[in-house]
Amino acid sequence: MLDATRPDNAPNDHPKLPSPRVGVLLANLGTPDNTDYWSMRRYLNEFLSDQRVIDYPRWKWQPLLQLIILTKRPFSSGKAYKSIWNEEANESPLLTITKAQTAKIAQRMAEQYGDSVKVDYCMRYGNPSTQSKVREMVEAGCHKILFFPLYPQYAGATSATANDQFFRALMEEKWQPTARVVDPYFGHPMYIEALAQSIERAYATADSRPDILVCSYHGVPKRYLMEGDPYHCQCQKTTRLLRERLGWDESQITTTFQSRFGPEEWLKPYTVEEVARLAKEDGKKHIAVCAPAFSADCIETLEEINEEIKDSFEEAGGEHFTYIPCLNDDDAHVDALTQVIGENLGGWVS
Ligand SMILES: C=CC1=C(C)c2cc3[nH]c(cc4nc(cc5[nH]c(cc1n2)c(C)c5CCC(=O)O)C(CCC(=O)O)=C4C)c(C)c3C=C
Ligand SMILES: [Fe+2]
Ligand SMILES: [Fe+2]
Repeated sequence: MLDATRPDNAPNDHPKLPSPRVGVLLANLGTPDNTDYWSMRRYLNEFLSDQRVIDYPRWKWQPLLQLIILTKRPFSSGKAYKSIWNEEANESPLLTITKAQTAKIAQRMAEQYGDSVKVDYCMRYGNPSTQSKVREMVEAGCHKILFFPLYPQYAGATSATANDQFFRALMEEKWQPTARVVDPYFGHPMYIEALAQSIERAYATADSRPDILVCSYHGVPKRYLMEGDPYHCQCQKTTRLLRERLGWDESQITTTFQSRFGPEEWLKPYTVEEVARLAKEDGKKHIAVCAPAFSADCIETLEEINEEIKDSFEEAGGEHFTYIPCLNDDDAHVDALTQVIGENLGGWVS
């Protein structure tokens, strides 16, 4: 609170107030603090206890989660995280990339608006928590906060639960800031353009042209779609917009869903099965895979796609697997996110 002052005519014991600013709070899913059993267990417990993610009644789900899943999964997930861990910074790639995205967006915003806008990031699960970052923003004088869940497509299990956590944090504030949340941005031309450019770049440098591009989205239980979650439709639409921008026909690109968890049916086709089918039945020798639902590379892309799904393709006779990284802190992605922020700040900044 370096620039804090007392309001005019205020008595000496009146609290000092920082000059008013606008906060832009980017939010991603979250990640464990480390790969050991207890770090993994804490993270998975918070994540998998969220009823927006797994909506079974608590009395049924919690015993299963606490007594069975959380005794085993922290070991297997910890091992998977260890294989992709950023050892130098001692943090997960998702955290490293989120920091880089935030720094670049903050720089763009500073160039445009000086220090009247404060940009920061938070996580839905783990650290830094949404509540701690809302607190910091309020202390820094942010009377208005734009909350931006970094998921291009809306899902109850991602965007909605991030928003829930943001609103919960606002409940704690004496002087509650005015709040806005950013809409899903899967249809934004600059996001589609950034995706298209990343694919064109990968195709231009590949040894041979891939036979097909697999757009692999994180899955959700099929029941969520039947109960009204628009995620499936927004994923299908993302692939269509990307195909139209690339000028391709439908045989060159396909939509799949990954990361199935538990016994229920999830959105289909499952990536791990579809890449094997493409190799075996359709004779595709070279496939490219991208992950448009992820704004940053993470365990689900670096480990699941680039190891497990790649193995499934190769075991089925596929020869060449090209993984196209997420948009991460690519300039075109940062341009798109900055544009989306600018469009949502209307009337708040000049
Ligand atoms: C169990 C149900 C899950 C649902 C539903 C789900 C939806 C969902 N998740 C993402 C994005 C990410 N998920 C990530 C990891 C992850 N996801 C689940 C489970 C569900 N996700 C688990 C158990 C895990 C942890 C990893 C593991 O133990 O296997 C991540 C990566 C986080 C990281 O630190 O790298 C992201 C990102 C979306 C977009 C989504 C639905 C639309
Ligand atoms: Fe997930
Ligand atoms: Fe749909």
